[in-house]
Amino acid sequence: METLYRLDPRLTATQHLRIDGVSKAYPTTNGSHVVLEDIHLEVSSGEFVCFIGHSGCGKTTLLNMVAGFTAPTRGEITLNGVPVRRPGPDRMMVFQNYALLPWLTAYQNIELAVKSVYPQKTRQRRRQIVEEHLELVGLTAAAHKRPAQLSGGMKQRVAIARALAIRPEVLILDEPFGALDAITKEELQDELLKIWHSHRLTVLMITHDIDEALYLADRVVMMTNGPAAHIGDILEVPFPRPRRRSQLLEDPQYYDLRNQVVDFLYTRFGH
Ligand SMILES: Nc1ncnc2c1ncn2[C@@H]1O[C@H](COP(=O)(O)OP(=O)(O)OP(=O)(O)O)[C@@H](O)[C@H]1O
Repeated sequence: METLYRLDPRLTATQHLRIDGVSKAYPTTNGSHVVLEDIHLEVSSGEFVCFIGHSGCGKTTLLNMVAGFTAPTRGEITLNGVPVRRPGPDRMMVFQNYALLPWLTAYQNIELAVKSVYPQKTRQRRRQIVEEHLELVGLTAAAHKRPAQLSGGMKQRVAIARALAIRPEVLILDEPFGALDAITKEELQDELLKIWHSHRLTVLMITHDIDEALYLADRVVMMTNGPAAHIGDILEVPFPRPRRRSQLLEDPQYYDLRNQVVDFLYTRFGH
């Protein structure tokens, strides 16, 4: 009997992050509004997963539950076997609207996060961490500027540096490049890939951009329309890394994968 319950080590290696039968309903005046129903997903350590689906299907709700901002109505989310019950420094989130404190400089925004998560670190060590991360996103020269003095791309770099300075295991990105122009978006995608590779992070990212998902992700999770949305399909993105945009665009398989996502979004689950 005992062997039945022994954990298979290969299985646990892939069960870094588990979303296990998760549903979410919000109470409304007309009763309960079921946003997500019975979501199952296992994410390996160091995997890059993109989530795509029509507006309002519940992508943010799902990743908010992974971040611990809100709890599932049913089911459970675990990180390394530990149930997620609240936000924690092992899971940091970056939002589309940057969420920087406008009265603090880039440096101070990052420092505040480091200070609140690691109050025991010395001032000198904290300064080192902040400077390291500003450098990582190429913002050393803008360290003492406030958000109003920064471009959208620079603000998003600060937000990414702030999240990374906490050294999370899982980086959660909610449409982080949605508000940026095409060139800045491509630059930040490449920076994100470099950071992901060097920090060996697990990344969960919401995007509405199919090409972005195919360039960045190991898997693209496609969500059905709400209410009661679920995972409709998962696309494996087989391209070797490091990826080159020009190479992908010459690959006929790229268009095949792209068509599969387009077909899912606009034919199978079109509005
Ligand atoms: N706190 C809340 N209370 C009630 N309903 C909510 C709450 N948060 C989200 N919802 C509803 O849940 C549904 C899913 O919202 P969510 O923001 O997760 O979707 P989304 O897929 O991320 O959308 P988008 O792509 O537009 O950002 C929507 O119908 C939304 O109105």
